[in-house]
Amino acid sequence: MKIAIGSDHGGYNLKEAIKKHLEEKGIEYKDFGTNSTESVDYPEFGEKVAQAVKSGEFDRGIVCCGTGIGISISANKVPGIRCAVVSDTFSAEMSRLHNDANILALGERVVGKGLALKIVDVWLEAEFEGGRHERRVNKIKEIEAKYSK
Ligand SMILES: O=C[C@H](O)[C@H](O)[C@H](O)COP(=O)(O)O
Repeated sequence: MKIAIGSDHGGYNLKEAIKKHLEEKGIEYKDFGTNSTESVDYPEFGEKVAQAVKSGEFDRGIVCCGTGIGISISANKVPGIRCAVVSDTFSAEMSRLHNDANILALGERVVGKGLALKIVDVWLEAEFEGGRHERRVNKIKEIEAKYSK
């Protein structure tokens, strides 16, 4: 599995911790920045990771900002992206099982490092269940197509 990862300054330290965690697990990733805690604008990095996932070069994405909210909103503007902001392991699993989320957003100012890494593990392992959930995800895609004209 190849992961695209990115953050703003508010999520930089969590991004670095997640990178180390992925390395320890032998999971391939590419870091789309930012590269320090110097103040930047999260939409730039949300879009970069979303584009990388949409292109098909990466299987999934992980984005971090202060709350996870701004960068997830940004990523979700890219057609085909289903980015879920998650602060607990149950939601992390369900975002995959039911929503087929292809990007995970985390808030460094919201969750501690230990919980964040557990969320990453759960999210990476869970697979979309399909079935009735596929019908609903297809309806999300229809909404997207309707407003992309
Ligand atoms: O949703 C937005 C994120 O939480 C940002 O990381 C946050 O707004 C950045 O705030 P500041 O510029 O005060 O560090």
